[in-house]
Amino acid sequence: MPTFTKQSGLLMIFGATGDLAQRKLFPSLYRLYKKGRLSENFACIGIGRREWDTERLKQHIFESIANEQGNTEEKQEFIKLFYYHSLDVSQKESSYHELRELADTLDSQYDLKGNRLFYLAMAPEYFGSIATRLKEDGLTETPGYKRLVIEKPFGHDFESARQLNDQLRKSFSEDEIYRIDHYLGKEMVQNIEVIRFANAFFEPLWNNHYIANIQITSTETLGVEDRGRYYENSGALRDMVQNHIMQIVSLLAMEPPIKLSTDEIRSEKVKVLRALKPIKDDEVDNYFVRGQYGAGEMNGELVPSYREENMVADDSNTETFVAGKLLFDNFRWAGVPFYIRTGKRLGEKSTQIVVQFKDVPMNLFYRTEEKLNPNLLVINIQPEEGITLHLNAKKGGKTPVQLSFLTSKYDRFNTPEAYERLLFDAMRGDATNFSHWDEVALSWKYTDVISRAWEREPAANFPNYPSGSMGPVTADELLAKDGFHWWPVIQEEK
Ligand SMILES: NC(=O)C1=CN([C@@H]2O[C@H](COP(=O)(O)OP(=O)(O)OC[C@H]3O[C@@H](n4cnc5c(N)ncnc54)[C@H](OP(=O)(O)O)[C@@H]3O)[C@@H](O)[C@H]2O)C=CC1
Ligand SMILES: O=C1O[C@H](COP(=O)(O)O)[C@@H](O)[C@H](O)[C@H]1O
Repeated sequence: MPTFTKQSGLLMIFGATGDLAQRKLFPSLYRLYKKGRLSENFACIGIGRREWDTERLKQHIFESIANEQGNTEEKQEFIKLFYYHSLDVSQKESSYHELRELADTLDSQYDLKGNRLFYLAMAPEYFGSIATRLKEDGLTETPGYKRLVIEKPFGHDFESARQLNDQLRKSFSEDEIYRIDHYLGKEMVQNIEVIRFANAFFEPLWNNHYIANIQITSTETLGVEDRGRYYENSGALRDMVQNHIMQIVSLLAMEPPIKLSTDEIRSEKVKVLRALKPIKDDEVDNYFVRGQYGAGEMNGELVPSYREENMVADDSNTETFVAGKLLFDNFRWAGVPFYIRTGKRLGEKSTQIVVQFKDVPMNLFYRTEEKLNPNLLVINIQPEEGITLHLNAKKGGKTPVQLSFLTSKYDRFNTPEAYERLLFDAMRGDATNFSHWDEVALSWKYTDVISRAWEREPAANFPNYPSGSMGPVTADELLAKDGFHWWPVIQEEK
């Protein structure tokens, strides 16, 4: 049973010299340390290709936590927990046995009881081979727990994901594999279940009798930055929809679990993903639209088009924007569209869910010429966190009114970051907020149909939205043909 007590064990971060470790993992570990969540029986080995030593890694970690709260003494104490091991995982003869020796030494030194968490913050092509070598070279032969945390992307499509999974499963059981989806560590994503299942006035309405549509929008202002090589091979569908957005969809659409255990929650998510109405090869254009950013103006500065970015082809067919309509073939959701959209270089950085309720019969008010505003439940995931209810009420003759609960900047400062939560969960053995293989598989199967159609037929009109806009007009048309429109991501207080 997972606990909130101080965690012990050996964390091994493969890719400790990389960007993710520097920006997310070390600061998150430091926060856990500051909160007293790491016991004195905890140590970490950072693994990278470059020939650093432990002192060099400590200096690197010290720099990566420079902006975190705390005094120098505390930070110096924290970095004492780290050790470095240089290892080129692409080389067959690499020194895994030396890594094992270091692990065994630290195990005795810190009394770690053989508990090991392997975190692969590496390029995905190495995930499978590292897992294999960990077993072959005896690092997983340990009296304590052994767990594997895997970064994204988990495969490129269903087939490659299946092959990767098969390879991992030779060294780790499904229960020992923690597939990271950092959206599942976000405060308000974790709150979806609470909002749905702990409020008497939402759950009875949470179905096709009362809900007209649900919109999930995740927009970014940044472009592809220095990730052109990765993104060219991915695109917004694989980068954001297959994982983060499908996870949000499943949390919104799943049935209440019979209890709040990892297995029961995951099982409901899997069940609802199985109920997704499959899209036929020749229907993709009816349900999904794609876009690619052109040059434009962001915050008063001119920014280049996607095709002008580093490591991006001049005639790239990669989508930087996706909008889609998902339907479920089940009793609860038949006929209710779940609209999703995500993209880079859009006008706002925001992730938001809007649940639009059906209208009440207008004749009740004998004012059929007037339009009532639909009731909306807005779940703000970022940058603000909280919920807003849009209601029709008399407020000095003005309607709608909004009831909001949004966390202030001060509250957010104390809210753990996604990676902090997920690291802690992995250490204490709680896999609820990690993706089960069945979820990953169903999600790939759904998006594979779309990516295959888009690869078969390159987009003739790319780039089709200027940077700083809210995407191509086809995204608006997708909803307009159903009589809906996107609700703006910034909700002005009326
Ligand atoms: N950066 C981010 O914000 C995010 C990253 N991710 C995922 O995290 C993973 C890591 O990404 P990121 O940190 O950005 O990548 P980086 O390219 O910044 O870092 C890669 C790391 O892998 C190490 N490495 C590369 N090749 C080898 C090798 N042959 N042997 C041993 N070590 C090697 C590098 O070591 P060295 O530098 O010493 O060569 C470095 O520590 C990826 O799967 C990515 O998709 C997911 C979400 C966000
Ligand atoms: O996984 C990814 O997510 C980020 C967006 O994450 P957020 O927490 O800032 O919303 C995205 O920029 C990146 O392309 C993708 O790989």
